[in-house]
Amino acid sequence: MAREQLSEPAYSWNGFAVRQDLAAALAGNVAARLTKAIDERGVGLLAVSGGTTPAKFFAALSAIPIAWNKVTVTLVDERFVPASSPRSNAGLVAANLLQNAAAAAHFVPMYHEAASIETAAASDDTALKALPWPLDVVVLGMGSDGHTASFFPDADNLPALLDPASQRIVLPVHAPSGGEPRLTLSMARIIAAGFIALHIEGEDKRTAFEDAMGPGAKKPIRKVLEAAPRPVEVFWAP
Ligand SMILES: O=C(O)[C@H](O)[C@@H](O)[C@H](O)[C@H](O)COP(=O)(O)O
Repeated sequence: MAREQLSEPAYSWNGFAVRQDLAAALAGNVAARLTKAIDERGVGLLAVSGGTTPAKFFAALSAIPIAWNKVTVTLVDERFVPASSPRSNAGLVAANLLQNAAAAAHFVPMYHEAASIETAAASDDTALKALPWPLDVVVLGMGSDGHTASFFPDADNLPALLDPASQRIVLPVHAPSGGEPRLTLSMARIIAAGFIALHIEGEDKRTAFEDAMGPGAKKPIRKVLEAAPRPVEVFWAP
């Protein structure tokens, strides 16, 4: 039966007793995938999420000595704030990932001053076309409401964000639950990644993930896992 008919979310669960062990393992996986990409196509393209979860993972990855000068790092999504804001994912990445060996990576941000979030998304869409797609690695987070990237359940354009056939790279998001307006990669770009990791921590996130995999209304994280052409690697620690 064709996968879309199955619409079963395919994932592998990687559970760890402590968060530092998760950080080291996820960093090792990502570094290996980027090195494989560099060996195969001369470059590596990585997109990472922001929020409060990734800092330990970023620190572990930053210290791994791969050919970072051949790696481009961008964001899965961004709040519509300057890098100087404490809410900025670009600021989080600069302070935690683009350090040590990884300081040699090329970073492509999403936020820039613009008349509107729509204008910013359109110019990002044009600018990011120049990146060496597809993503080799994408690291997603998840909120307890089942959002991932900026695919918030109350986003006003959620169908467009989750359109697997979208030609857009970056889309604007207005979602009351998301706080500031957001810029996000489209699901189409995310699921085309060679390696898709979902990094979640805490019992509440595990419960939220298990609920999202169960019956009932499909939350964004489930729609991403169902649309992905390969199993998503879930990394979890209490
Ligand atoms: O900009 C963001 O907030 C992220 O990209 C978002 O998708 C994040 O991964 C989840 O909201 C989980 O956030 P926490 O790690 O803070 O729980």
